[in-house]
Amino acid sequence: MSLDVLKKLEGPVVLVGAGKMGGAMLEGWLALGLEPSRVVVLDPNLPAEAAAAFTAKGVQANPAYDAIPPAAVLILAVKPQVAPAVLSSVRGIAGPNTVVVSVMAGRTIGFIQESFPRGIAIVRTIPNTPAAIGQGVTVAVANEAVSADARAAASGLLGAVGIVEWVDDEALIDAATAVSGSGPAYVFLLAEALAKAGAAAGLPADLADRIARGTVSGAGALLAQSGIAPATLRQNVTSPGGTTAAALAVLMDEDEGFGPLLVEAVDAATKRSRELAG
Ligand SMILES: NC(=O)c1ccc[n+]([C@@H]2O[C@H](COP(=O)([O-])OP(=O)(O)OC[C@H]3O[C@@H](n4cnc5c(N)ncnc54)[C@H](O)[C@@H]3O)[C@@H](O)[C@H]2O)c1
Ligand code: PRO
Repeated sequence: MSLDVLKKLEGPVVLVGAGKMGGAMLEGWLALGLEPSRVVVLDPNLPAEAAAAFTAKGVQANPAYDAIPPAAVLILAVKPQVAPAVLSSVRGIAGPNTVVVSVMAGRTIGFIQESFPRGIAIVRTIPNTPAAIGQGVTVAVANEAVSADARAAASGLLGAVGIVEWVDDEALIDAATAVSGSGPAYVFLLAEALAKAGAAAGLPADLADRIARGTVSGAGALLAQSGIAPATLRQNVTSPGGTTAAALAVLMDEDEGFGPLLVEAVDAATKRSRELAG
């Protein structure tokens, strides 16, 4: 994915909140060749070493708000809980042609719109942390003010750190948050739980950790690289009457297995996303 489309837009790319998610995306953009001098990072909690590292690269870290020209793209990557205060403090960085890109869970286009002039272009997205290694998944929705160029600029930025799926219905973002936004945590939990189960079955704990981690990452890489459906990959591991079949009889139990448990988990996360709308 190229960031060339940003050349059509005037002004800096301003990242508000350089924590785990914003920082991961910024890493991807700089790696893809986004001109550092075009980037402004605003984060009052930026550690001094991080601020110095940005400055050394040519990125502007925490300049005075009134010294920042109207942004080409204004990325909102703060926690949804602090959004009301933060949005009111950064509203002046948006000009009539700014594209506002939010990665905040829960916060709706309607909520974001309240802090900015009417008619501003807003893209609400939900990315995930594998963006840090260019393997993120982002689901995005645009308001009616987003032009083709603005959408391409947002696609370029989001696509720099993984795949982007656009949806037309904003209501889908809550469930997408529960699946791909939070999803990496479920996979990491699987690695943790598998290691614990291995230790409970008698393996030394450090060996159980290493083989569980390798198994989860290897299976993920096979899924990504083979293009084969997950069900087929699962069947390829499962010999009739063998060990996997014995384990899957537990995990695929219709009432208490992984399936109904994940439905419950995704439902809880979807509801929480709706609550975070404020
Ligand atoms: N972490 C994830 O997996 C993930 C995935 C999808 C979406 N998100 C969303 O990304 C957003 C950030 O989450 P995170 O996990 O990166 O959290 P985080 O706490 O790591 O990052 C938030 C950053 O915002 C900064 N901040 C606080 N007040 C600020 C202000 N006034 N101005 C500028 N920056 C300020 C904090 O210092 C911090 O660095 C959240 O809205 C979350 O819903 C996170
Ligand atoms: N992390 C954020 C949360 O837990 C949003 C998705 C992943 O709320």
